[in-house]
Amino acid sequence: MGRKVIIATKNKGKAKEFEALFSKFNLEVLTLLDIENAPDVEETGATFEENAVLKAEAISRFTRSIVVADDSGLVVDALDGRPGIYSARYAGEEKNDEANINKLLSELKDVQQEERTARFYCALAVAIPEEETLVVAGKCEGLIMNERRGTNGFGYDPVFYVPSLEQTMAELSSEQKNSISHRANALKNLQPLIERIFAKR
Ligand SMILES: O=P(O)(O)OP(=O)(O)OP(=O)(O)OC[C@H]1O[C@@H](n2cnc3c(O)ncnc32)[C@H](O)[C@@H]1O
Ligand SMILES: [Mg+2]
Repeated sequence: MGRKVIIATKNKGKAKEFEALFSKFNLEVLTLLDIENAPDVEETGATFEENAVLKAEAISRFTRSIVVADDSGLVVDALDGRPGIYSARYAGEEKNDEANINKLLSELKDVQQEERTARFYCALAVAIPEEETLVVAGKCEGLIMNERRGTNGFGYDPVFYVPSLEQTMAELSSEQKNSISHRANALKNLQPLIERIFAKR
Protein backbone atom coordinates (compact mmCIF):
# COMPACT_ATOMS: atom_id res chain seq x y z
CA MET A 1 0.00 0.00 0.00
CA GLY A 2 1.23 3.52 -0.63
CA ARG A 3 0.17 4.82 2.77
CA LYS A 4 2.96 6.51 4.62
CA VAL A 5 3.42 8.26 7.95
CA ILE A 6 6.43 10.29 9.05
CA ILE A 7 7.25 10.39 12.76
CA ALA A 8 8.81 13.79 13.53
CA THR A 9 11.49 12.63 15.95
CA LYS A 10 15.25 12.45 16.00
CA ASN A 11 15.26 10.40 19.21
CA LYS A 12 16.38 6.83 18.38
CA GLY A 13 14.58 5.34 21.40
CA LYS A 14 11.27 6.89 20.40
CA ALA A 15 11.78 6.01 16.73
CA LYS A 16 12.23 2.33 17.59
CA GLU A 17 9.12 2.30 19.76
CA PHE A 18 7.00 3.98 17.08
CA GLU A 19 8.14 1.50 14.46
CA ALA A 20 6.88 -1.31 16.70
CA LEU A 21 3.71 0.51 17.80
CA PHE A 22 2.69 1.38 14.23
CA SER A 23 3.53 -2.03 12.77
CA LYS A 24 -0.08 -3.25 13.03
CA PHE A 25 -1.46 -0.40 10.91
CA ASN A 26 -0.17 -1.44 7.50
CA LEU A 27 1.61 1.87 6.93
CA GLU A 28 5.09 2.70 5.78
CA VAL A 29 6.74 4.36 8.82
CA LEU A 30 9.63 6.82 8.42
CA THR A 31 11.31 9.00 11.04
CA LEU A 32 13.56 12.05 10.79
CA LEU A 33 16.48 9.64 11.08
CA ASP A 34 15.52 8.53 7.52
CA ILE A 35 15.00 12.02 6.05
CA GLU A 36 17.80 14.37 5.05
CA ASN A 37 17.88 18.08 5.91
CA ALA A 38 14.76 18.01 8.07
CA PRO A 39 14.60 21.32 9.97
CA ASP A 40 15.28 21.40 13.71
CA VAL A 41 12.05 22.59 15.30
CA GLU A 42 12.36 24.74 18.41
CA GLU A 43 10.21 23.49 21.27
CA THR A 44 8.96 26.89 22.41
CA GLY A 45 5.48 25.82 23.57
CA ALA A 46 4.28 25.96 27.17
CA THR A 47 2.76 22.46 27.12
CA PHE A 48 3.52 19.01 25.71
CA GLU A 49 0.56 19.46 23.35
CA GLU A 50 1.81 22.80 21.99
CA ASN A 51 5.28 21.39 21.35
CA ALA A 52 3.89 18.29 19.64
CA VAL A 53 1.82 20.51 17.31
CA LEU A 54 4.85 22.73 16.53
CA LYS A 55 6.94 19.71 15.56
CA ALA A 56 4.20 17.94 13.56
CA GLU A 57 3.13 21.02 11.57
CA ALA A 58 6.69 22.14 10.75
CA ILE A 59 7.68 18.71 9.46
CA SER A 60 4.38 18.31 7.60
CA ARG A 61 4.99 21.62 5.79
CA PHE A 62 8.52 20.45 4.94
CA THR A 63 7.54 16.97 3.69
CA ARG A 64 3.92 17.68 2.54
CA SER A 65 3.01 14.40 4.24
CA ILE A 66 1.00 13.21 7.19
CA VAL A 67 3.27 13.66 10.19
CA VAL A 68 2.97 12.42 13.78
CA ALA A 69 5.04 14.19 16.44
CA ASP A 70 5.56 13.11 20.04
CA ASP A 71 6.36 15.54 22.81
CA SER A 72 6.84 13.68 26.04
CA GLY A 73 8.52 13.79 29.41
CA LEU A 74 8.61 12.94 33.07
CA VAL A 75 6.38 14.79 35.57
CA VAL A 76 7.53 14.41 39.19
CA ASP A 77 5.09 15.45 41.94
CA ALA A 78 7.74 16.27 44.57
CA LEU A 79 9.38 18.62 42.05
CA ASP A 80 6.15 20.48 41.20
CA GLY A 81 5.98 18.72 37.84
CA ARG A 82 9.62 19.14 36.78
CA PRO A 83 11.37 18.24 34.55
CA GLY A 84 8.12 18.19 32.50
CA ILE A 85 8.46 19.73 29.06
CA TYR A 86 12.18 20.26 29.77
CA SER A 87 12.84 16.54 30.33
CA ALA A 88 15.22 16.14 27.36
CA ARG A 89 17.35 19.14 28.35
CA TYR A 90 17.00 18.95 32.17
CA ALA A 91 20.75 18.85 32.82
CA GLY A 92 21.73 21.03 29.85
CA GLU A 93 21.06 21.83 26.20
CA GLU A 94 23.21 18.96 24.89
CA LYS A 95 20.55 16.33 25.93
CA ASN A 96 22.31 13.69 27.98
CA ASP A 97 20.19 10.87 29.49
CA GLU A 98 22.92 9.96 31.97
CA ALA A 99 23.31 13.52 33.27
CA ASN A 100 19.53 14.00 33.38
CA ILE A 101 19.10 10.96 35.64
CA ASN A 102 21.96 12.09 37.88
CA LYS A 103 20.31 15.48 38.30
CA LEU A 104 16.90 13.91 39.00
CA LEU A 105 18.30 11.55 41.66
CA SER A 106 20.16 14.36 43.35
CA GLU A 107 17.06 16.62 43.41
CA LEU A 108 15.10 13.75 45.01
CA LYS A 109 17.73 12.52 47.45
CA ASP A 110 15.86 13.67 50.58
CA VAL A 111 12.41 12.62 49.33
CA GLN A 112 10.88 9.50 50.91
CA GLN A 113 9.71 6.57 48.80
CA GLU A 114 5.96 7.23 49.14
CA GLU A 115 6.43 10.83 47.97
CA ARG A 116 8.35 9.85 44.83
CA THR A 117 5.26 9.54 42.63
CA ALA A 118 5.63 10.54 38.99
CA ARG A 119 4.23 9.94 35.55
CA PHE A 120 5.43 9.81 32.01
CA TYR A 121 3.26 11.94 29.74
CA CYS A 122 3.05 11.84 25.95
CA ALA A 123 1.23 14.23 23.62
CA LEU A 124 0.89 13.11 20.01
CA ALA A 125 -0.01 15.57 17.27
CA VAL A 126 -1.02 14.46 13.78
CA ALA A 127 -0.55 17.12 11.10
CA ILE A 128 -2.47 16.39 7.89
CA PRO A 129 -1.91 18.63 4.83
CA GLU A 130 -4.93 20.94 4.28
CA GLU A 131 -6.66 19.67 7.43
CA GLU A 132 -6.78 20.53 11.08
CA THR A 133 -4.10 19.03 13.30
CA LEU A 134 -5.28 16.36 15.75
CA VAL A 135 -3.90 15.97 19.28
CA VAL A 136 -4.20 13.09 21.75
CA ALA A 137 -2.32 12.22 24.94
CA GLY A 138 -1.47 9.31 27.21
CA LYS A 139 0.27 8.75 30.51
CA CYS A 140 1.84 6.07 32.67
CA GLU A 141 2.05 6.27 36.48
CA GLY A 142 5.06 5.20 38.52
CA LEU A 143 7.66 5.97 41.20
CA ILE A 144 11.19 7.30 40.94
CA MET A 145 13.78 4.83 42.28
CA ASN A 146 16.89 5.76 44.31
CA GLU A 147 19.18 4.07 41.81
CA ARG A 148 19.19 2.73 38.28
CA ARG A 149 17.89 -0.74 37.39
CA GLY A 150 17.82 -2.33 33.91
CA THR A 151 19.34 -1.46 30.56
CA ASN A 152 16.42 -1.46 28.08
CA GLY A 153 14.58 1.60 26.82
CA PHE A 154 16.01 5.13 26.94
CA GLY A 155 15.85 8.40 28.85
CA TYR A 156 14.61 8.07 32.43
CA ASP A 157 13.53 4.41 32.05
CA PRO A 158 16.20 2.97 34.46
CA VAL A 159 14.80 4.98 37.41
CA PHE A 160 11.06 4.80 36.56
CA TYR A 161 9.44 1.99 38.58
CA VAL A 162 6.14 0.54 37.38
CA PRO A 163 4.32 -0.72 40.53
CA SER A 164 1.94 -3.10 38.73
CA LEU A 165 4.85 -4.98 37.10
CA GLU A 166 7.32 -4.55 40.02
CA GLN A 167 10.04 -3.56 37.54
CA THR A 168 11.58 -0.42 36.15
CA MET A 169 10.76 0.59 32.58
CA ALA A 170 14.34 -0.36 31.69
CA GLU A 171 13.81 -3.92 33.00
CA LEU A 172 10.74 -4.45 30.81
CA SER A 173 11.02 -6.02 27.37
CA SER A 174 10.14 -3.68 24.53
CA GLU A 175 6.86 -5.59 24.09
CA GLN A 176 5.99 -5.01 27.77
CA LYS A 177 6.89 -1.34 27.64
CA ASN A 178 4.92 -0.92 24.42
CA SER A 179 1.80 -2.34 26.08
CA ILE A 180 1.76 0.03 29.10
CA SER A 181 3.76 3.14 28.23
CA HIS A 182 2.51 6.72 27.96
CA ARG A 183 3.33 6.50 24.24
CA ALA A 184 1.30 3.31 23.82
CA ASN A 185 -1.61 4.86 25.74
CA ALA A 186 -1.55 7.97 23.57
CA LEU A 187 -1.54 5.81 20.46
CA LYS A 188 -4.54 3.87 21.79
CA ASN A 189 -6.39 7.18 21.85
CA LEU A 190 -5.35 7.85 18.26
CA GLN A 191 -6.24 4.37 17.02
CA PRO A 192 -9.96 5.05 16.39
CA LEU A 193 -8.95 7.96 14.11
CA ILE A 194 -6.25 6.17 12.10
CA GLU A 195 -8.44 4.64 9.40
CA ARG A 196 -10.15 7.97 8.74
CA ILE A 197 -6.83 9.85 8.64
CA PHE A 198 -5.45 7.55 5.96
CA ALA A 199 -8.69 6.71 4.17
CA LYS A 200 -8.21 9.19 1.33
CA ARG A 201 -4.51 8.59 0.82
O1 LIG B 1 11.96 16.10 20.10
P1 LIG B 1 12.37 14.74 19.57
O2 LIG B 1 13.23 14.80 18.34
O3 LIG B 1 11.20 13.81 19.39
O4 LIG B 1 13.31 14.00 20.68
P2 LIG B 1 13.51 14.46 22.21
O5 LIG B 1 14.34 13.42 22.89
O6 LIG B 1 13.99 15.87 22.27
O7 LIG B 1 12.04 14.35 22.77
P3 LIG B 1 11.17 15.39 23.62
O8 LIG B 1 11.49 16.77 23.22
O9 LIG B 1 9.75 14.92 23.52
O10 LIG B 1 11.69 15.13 25.09
C1 LIG B 1 11.33 13.90 25.69
C2 LIG B 1 12.28 13.53 26.80
O11 LIG B 1 11.53 12.94 27.87
C3 LIG B 1 12.09 11.73 28.30
N1 LIG B 1 11.21 10.61 27.89
C4 LIG B 1 10.15 10.65 27.03
N2 LIG B 1 9.63 9.43 26.85
C5 LIG B 1 10.39 8.59 27.58
C6 LIG B 1 10.37 7.20 27.77
O12 LIG B 1 9.51 6.42 27.14
N3 LIG B 1 11.28 6.68 28.58
C7 LIG B 1 12.19 7.44 29.21
N4 LIG B 1 12.29 8.76 29.07
C8 LIG B 1 11.40 9.34 28.26
C9 LIG B 1 13.44 11.63 27.62
O13 LIG B 1 14.40 12.27 28.43
C10 LIG B 1 13.24 12.42 26.34
O14 LIG B 1 14.47 12.94 25.82
MG1 LIG C 1 12.81 17.43 21.63
